[in-house]
Amino acid sequence: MIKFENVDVVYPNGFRGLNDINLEIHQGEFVAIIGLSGAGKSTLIRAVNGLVPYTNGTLTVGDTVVDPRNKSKLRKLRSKVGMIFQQFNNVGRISVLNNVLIGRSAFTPTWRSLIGWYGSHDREVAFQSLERVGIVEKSYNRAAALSGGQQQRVAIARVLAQDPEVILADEPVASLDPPTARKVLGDLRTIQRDLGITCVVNMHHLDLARDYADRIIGMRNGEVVFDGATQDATEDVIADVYQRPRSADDATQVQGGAGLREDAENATEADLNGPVTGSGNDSERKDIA
Ligand SMILES: Nc1ncnc2c1ncn2[C@@H]1O[C@H](COP(=O)(O)OP(=O)(O)OP(=O)(O)O)[C@@H](O)[C@H]1O
Repeated sequence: MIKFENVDVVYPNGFRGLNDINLEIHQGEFVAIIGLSGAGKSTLIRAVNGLVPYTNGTLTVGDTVVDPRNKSKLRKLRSKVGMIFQQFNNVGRISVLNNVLIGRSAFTPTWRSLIGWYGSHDREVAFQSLERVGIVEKSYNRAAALSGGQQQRVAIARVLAQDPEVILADEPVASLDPPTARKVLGDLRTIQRDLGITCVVNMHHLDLARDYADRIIGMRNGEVVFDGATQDATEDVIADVYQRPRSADDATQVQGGAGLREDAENATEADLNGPVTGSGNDSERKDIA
């Protein structure tokens, strides 16, 4: 589905962000990318939708070769490859519904999307997307008035409204408190399972990667140094990826009540414990014990 063949990224200043990446990510997988800051996680994810142009090798998504120089091909690719960012990228002053409708732009003539004129089918898709992430009742609220977790769900709904084959998420929960982070990852996991959408997610926190991903790709200095099933990402493997033993900072910690947002307060026990994964091992969830 997503195939990297000998892919390099050399930035304009000569820095090698990716070095000879060879990877195949299959349709419907939930893959976590882990590694120290600067390891190349964002570069890898952004290369997939052409946000960062690769400079050597071949990168394909389905039948499409990613070609960052071909703008119309890139636009077409991005309509199938949704992207979620750490800072949500919502338009704060407009409604939640209108933010999600932006995801329908690829299906709407430009002049109509510019004036926000979407048809009833588009609105229906937008409502369904909001329902899937549990915030349909917020449809007419201003996006800026929502909590961080809710704003990230708006971003997920917008991507869903695109009817994507792939969701790329660049540190999607890094700005959220741990219980909310788990709720948002739980939503992504459910979407991946129910709709068969491939999810590739950068994560700083190992425990989240272990609890939510099918597969972990470990990066160091622009290279893939581990690629395997989540249950095979042992402590030794992790120590090798990070070049040091695992520390408390690598796990998410549940903070005191004062820091919790509305989402976290409403989280059910199941949300806080995350989904049961193939690697499901309660001892791995010590961060929330
Ligand atoms: N535009 C750029 N020009 C030059 N170097 C860059 C550019 N963008 C990123 N880099 C470098 O490429 C390396 C990989 O960066 P990248 O953002 O992919 O790492 P990361 O693993 O996602 O880190 P973090 O977890 O801190 O976001 C870093 O050393 C970074 O400084």
